[in-house]
Amino acid sequence: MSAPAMTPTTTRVAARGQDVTKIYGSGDTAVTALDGVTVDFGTGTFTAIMGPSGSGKSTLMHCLAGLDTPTGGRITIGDIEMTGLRDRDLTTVRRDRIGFVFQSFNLLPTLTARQNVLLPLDLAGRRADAERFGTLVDSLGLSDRLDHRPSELSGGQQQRVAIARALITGPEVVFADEPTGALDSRTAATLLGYLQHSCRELGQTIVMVTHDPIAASYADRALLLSDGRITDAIADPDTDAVLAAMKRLEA
Ligand SMILES: Nc1ncnc2c1ncn2[C@@H]1O[C@H](COP(=O)(O)OP(=O)(O)OP(=O)(O)O)[C@@H](O)[C@H]1O
Repeated sequence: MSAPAMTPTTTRVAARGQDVTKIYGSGDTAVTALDGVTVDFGTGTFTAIMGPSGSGKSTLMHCLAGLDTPTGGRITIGDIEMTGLRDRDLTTVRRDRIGFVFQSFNLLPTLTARQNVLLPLDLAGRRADAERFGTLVDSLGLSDRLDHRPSELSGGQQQRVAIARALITGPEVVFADEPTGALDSRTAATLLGYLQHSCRELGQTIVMVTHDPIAASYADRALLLSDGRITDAIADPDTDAVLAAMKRLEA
């Protein structure tokens, strides 16, 4: 059932999946991880992707972000058709158009916070816009931590560095995989509030995979996956609505 997911709140679409399938393996051992997913992510929207373990959340995110290749269907990021791109071009799209935030932060341990934030621009041979950099690190409360290495930062600070790194290129879309999974609830709330702010005030598009109904309540929309299909979509989700939808799925 793909219709409920087609509710873009803006006219522009930052990321789109059309009838996306992903089958791992073949023959008797084939696993259908995605079974014809059609979904739009409007520019400036914040979507939470939820569902039971094994329902296809990570696979969907990886296919949308060009980290995995779908078996069938089409993916577009902004105006770029990802389907059929060569590896080198996919790498460029990921570097320039997509931001990533992972549960385990994935910062480079030998680089300072400043160098980690600037890494995507360095890799692209682009110079940082000083004003954008300053505004970003200020708003994330990182200005006095920029010369520290990840091991000298708290988990919340490391994740804020990772968010700055994801946003520094002005990406079309940020994909966040359980971004608060390794953080205490207070730190998580601050980070989710920041993601929500970047979406509402700065027009950033965010797609977040999460198991946590509280985290999902910061999003504009929660999509529920079950057996590789989108089976429910909740607009302006609150924690209770998400919990109820998850219970319905388990039943
Ligand atoms: N590389 C792979 N090879 C074979 N099967 C895979 C592979 N990756 C995922 N799968 C299968 O595809 C299905 C969807 O997996 P996926 O990791 O996308 O689920 P998920 O919803 O993200 O789960 P979780 O919440 O546990 O992380 C599962 O049945 C999983 O076993």
